[in-house]
Amino acid sequence: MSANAIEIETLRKTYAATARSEAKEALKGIDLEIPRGSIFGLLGPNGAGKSTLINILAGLVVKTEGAVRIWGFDQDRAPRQSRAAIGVMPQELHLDPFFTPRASLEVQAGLYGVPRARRRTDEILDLIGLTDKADAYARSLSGGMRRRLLLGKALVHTPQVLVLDEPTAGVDIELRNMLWQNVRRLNERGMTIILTTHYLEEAQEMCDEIAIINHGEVTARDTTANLLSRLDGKTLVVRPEAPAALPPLPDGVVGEARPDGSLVFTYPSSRFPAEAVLSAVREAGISIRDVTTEEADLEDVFLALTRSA
Ligand SMILES: Nc1ncnc2c1ncn2[C@@H]1O[C@H](COP(=O)(O)OP(=O)(O)OP(=O)(O)O)[C@@H](O)[C@H]1O
Repeated sequence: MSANAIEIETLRKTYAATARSEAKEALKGIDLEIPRGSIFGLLGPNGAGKSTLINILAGLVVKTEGAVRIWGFDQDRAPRQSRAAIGVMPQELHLDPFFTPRASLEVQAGLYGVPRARRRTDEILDLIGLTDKADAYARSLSGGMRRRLLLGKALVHTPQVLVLDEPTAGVDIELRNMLWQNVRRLNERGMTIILTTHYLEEAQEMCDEIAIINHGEVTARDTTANLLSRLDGKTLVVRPEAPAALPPLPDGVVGEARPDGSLVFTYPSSRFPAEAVLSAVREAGISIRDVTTEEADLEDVFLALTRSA
């Protein structure tokens, strides 16, 4: 049996042209293996193809070409088993307003053919913290509760793989922490987790491995630690008291004098402490009025990784 939860081979998706839009190649031949037991991050800018990929995994979008195996089951040859192996928490908060959380979970379990005796409705309500609200109409639930209910719905058939599409977009810290706690707990029990996120910090905190998708292609795929070490650059912006030229710099530090008079230094933080850069500035007789740092954000990650890929 394969050690991978998901195996994707030369996966392509072209959305057909419509009267209003041209055909769009959203996935351009993706190869990706996601190991069993991991928390795996799919990162990418808007329109990169993440939702298309997830929707194909979930069986909601039909692929144009390629192969997808979920928990060893080929989507084309074993559609029922591959669908049963995956649960998806969608981005949109679509819920029937007249269903209670209990009813939503029961109906979902019914859709997946889970026999009554094997349903875990109470256990799931407890896990998502909705036991108190089990019998309230969905329309009376807060945004955070709805999101938790969507997580619960993804779990009714006890899938081996759980996919979370932008689970924390627009949620408050408390809910975010609760979601992550749940996700960690599920992962500790053996569930493989795949999540998409725009937040690099979140991916860094949660994911063992990450794939970066850009323009329908995987531009990088590595452990989180390895990816971050590729992004070792720090930027320090120094504003001198009086106009100053760039000082001599240690090898590995790149300086730039900006038109606004600030001096900008980029350096690998694993090799230099900020102090080494500041000393070089001071030794050149430049007095410093103000120092700020510019952190790399996801945009920089994409740029750096697409350049190095
Ligand atoms: N149903 C569709 N019909 C036509 N084009 C589509 C359809 N769905 C997505 N696309 C296009 O395919 C490309 C990939 O979209 P996708 O939604 O997969 O990206 P994404 O990475 O999930 O972005 P986001 O984070 O904004 O959801 C985009 O150019 C998008 O406009």
